[in-house]
Amino acid sequence: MATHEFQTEVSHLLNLIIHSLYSHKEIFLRELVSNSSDALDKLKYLTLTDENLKQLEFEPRIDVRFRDPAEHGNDSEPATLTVADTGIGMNDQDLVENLGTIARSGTKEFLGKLSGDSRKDANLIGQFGVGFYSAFMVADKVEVITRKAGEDKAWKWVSDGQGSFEISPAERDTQGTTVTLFLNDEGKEYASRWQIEQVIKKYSNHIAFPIYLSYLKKEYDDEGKEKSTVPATEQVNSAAALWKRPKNELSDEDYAEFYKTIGHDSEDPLLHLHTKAEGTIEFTTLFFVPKKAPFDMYQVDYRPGVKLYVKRVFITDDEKELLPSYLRFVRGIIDSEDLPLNVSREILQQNRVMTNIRNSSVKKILGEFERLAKDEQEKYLEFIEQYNRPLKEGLYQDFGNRETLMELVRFKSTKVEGWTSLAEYKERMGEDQKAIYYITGSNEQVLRSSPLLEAYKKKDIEVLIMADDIDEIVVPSIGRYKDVELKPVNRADAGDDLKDEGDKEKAESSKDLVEKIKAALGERVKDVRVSVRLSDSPSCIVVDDADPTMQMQQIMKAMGQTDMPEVKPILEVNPDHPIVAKLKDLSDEELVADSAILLLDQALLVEGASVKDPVEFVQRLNRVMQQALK
Ligand SMILES: Nc1ncnc2c1ncn2[C@@H]1O[C@H](COP(=O)(O)OP(=O)(O)OP(=O)(O)O)[C@@H](O)[C@H]1O
Repeated sequence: MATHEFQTEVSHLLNLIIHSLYSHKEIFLRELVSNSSDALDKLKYLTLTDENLKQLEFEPRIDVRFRDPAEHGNDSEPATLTVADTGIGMNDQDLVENLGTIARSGTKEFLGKLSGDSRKDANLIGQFGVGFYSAFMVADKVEVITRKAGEDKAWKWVSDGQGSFEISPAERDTQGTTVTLFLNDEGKEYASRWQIEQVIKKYSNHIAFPIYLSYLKKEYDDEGKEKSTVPATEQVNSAAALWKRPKNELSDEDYAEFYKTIGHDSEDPLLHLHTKAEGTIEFTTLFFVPKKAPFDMYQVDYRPGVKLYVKRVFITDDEKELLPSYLRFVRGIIDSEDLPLNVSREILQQNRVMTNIRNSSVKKILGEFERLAKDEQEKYLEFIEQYNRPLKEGLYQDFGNRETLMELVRFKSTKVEGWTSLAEYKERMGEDQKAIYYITGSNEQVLRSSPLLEAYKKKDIEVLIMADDIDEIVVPSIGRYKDVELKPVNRADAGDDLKDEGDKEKAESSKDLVEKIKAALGERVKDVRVSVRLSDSPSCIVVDDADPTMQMQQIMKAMGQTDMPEVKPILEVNPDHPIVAKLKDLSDEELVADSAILLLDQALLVEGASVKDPVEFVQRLNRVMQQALK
């Protein structure tokens, strides 16, 4: 017998499960049954594809048994509940890896996010998926006896969930796994036929393999008195792959419960989409969108959410290419009638059938989002709050569906509360307006008060506020929406659209002033210009049309690109502003220089950039203040 310690994360998780999920404790049975179903799926696949296992006698089934001490008139023994399957099984090494650690990436970060507030944590942890370890909510001790398909030895794993587990050799006639829970006070109610039946019907009715429940059937005599008990076994689920059943036979609850077993989520999904394609290529898809974005959505090694089946045989749930990566939040099933069973990853990626399924699935999913946006606006906003960003990734990745995606993404705006679409913006555009204007940056509030927006506000032109870091990359790549150009307001040439007659004169009469400021700033700027976009602020900075914006530079730096040449800004000044106007006739060269540099520094600061040398900045500010306070 060997004793092993649980990985620290497991101990942490066990603690949390026990303390925050107790109000949903019945889910332990769903988790165990779904593990058995996965194990049967895996073995079924191998018996069709692996030469060594083709001969195996395999009757896929899940058996649930219980022992209620009261029924046996012996209260001293604990109540137990057993879930056994004829699936793939585990050897000793598998046991250590699967039931002693959490292999999922991002587990540490995930655990770090937990707040200690058990209600909030229950939600989070539901999303993470509690799996096997949930058994410890209802059991003081869990025993697993298992034998791996194709191997002779069987193994026993035992733990009380308190930090360690033991593994020793055991006996088991056939391959598969038997999990026995020694129920605690919280769990003893589950040693009951009715309880088990109810929980299985609720959560696992659709499991594609038969689930049998064994119990002691009471027999009665002619007078209705209990005569004796006989052991009985009954199938308790319908055992039909849910996605193969006609839509009109399924209720929202059926879909929701199914989603919870495959989606690693404790909440109902935001929407489901069940379709069947018949024709040259036949396949069924059942997709779900979780209410909350999956916690690992922004991790490189996120867990894909779509399972591939071929003729109801499970093939893989680890294939990231089933849907494009921007739809990685979608959960569900693809079941194809036309793919070969022994389809490998390489084949999948180049397979014409798979490409066809993928393309048509994406169209269906996006079509459903369009429908939601039109018919169920409130729900669509809920969706946008979670998934606007991945949709924007789609704009960049999925050229073929760009038009649709452009209708789906939403932006904040200077004109409306909440979110707006590009179509709505276009609708609101004035007749003379030449482009769809937008401002990018990292903070919505900072952007809303940017001096760059002053002239647009004055002229009543709407500007889209884009504070997602991805906007900086995605939006310029789109270029236009229908026939209208998308223009960033922080580009030098965006100001041209705002020019009117008076501006030419203004530029002419401010020539000397501009030269004066330019001389004072020297190498700090690329150019100094008279601004047409300012009304209340004295200055702002813009970038040359060919240069990366300041946000872009920050993104590139964050991505490790440190050898970028320095990009100098263009300073725009507002000659109507009293400070700038005063500079015109000022002859104190030092004060002109200080003021010019302060105009640049403040423009950088409001853009969210930092001044290069804070000490110098403060000294300069103090010199100017001294002059003002004289
Ligand atoms: N009945 C079983 N037969 C074979 N392997 C099993 C069985 N139960 C659990 N396992 C193995 O143990 C692993 C861990 O199970 P656990 O339920 O904790 O996580 P999971 O099923 O991978 O994911 P989740 O926690 O999201 O359900 C499984 O991935 C599987 O490899």
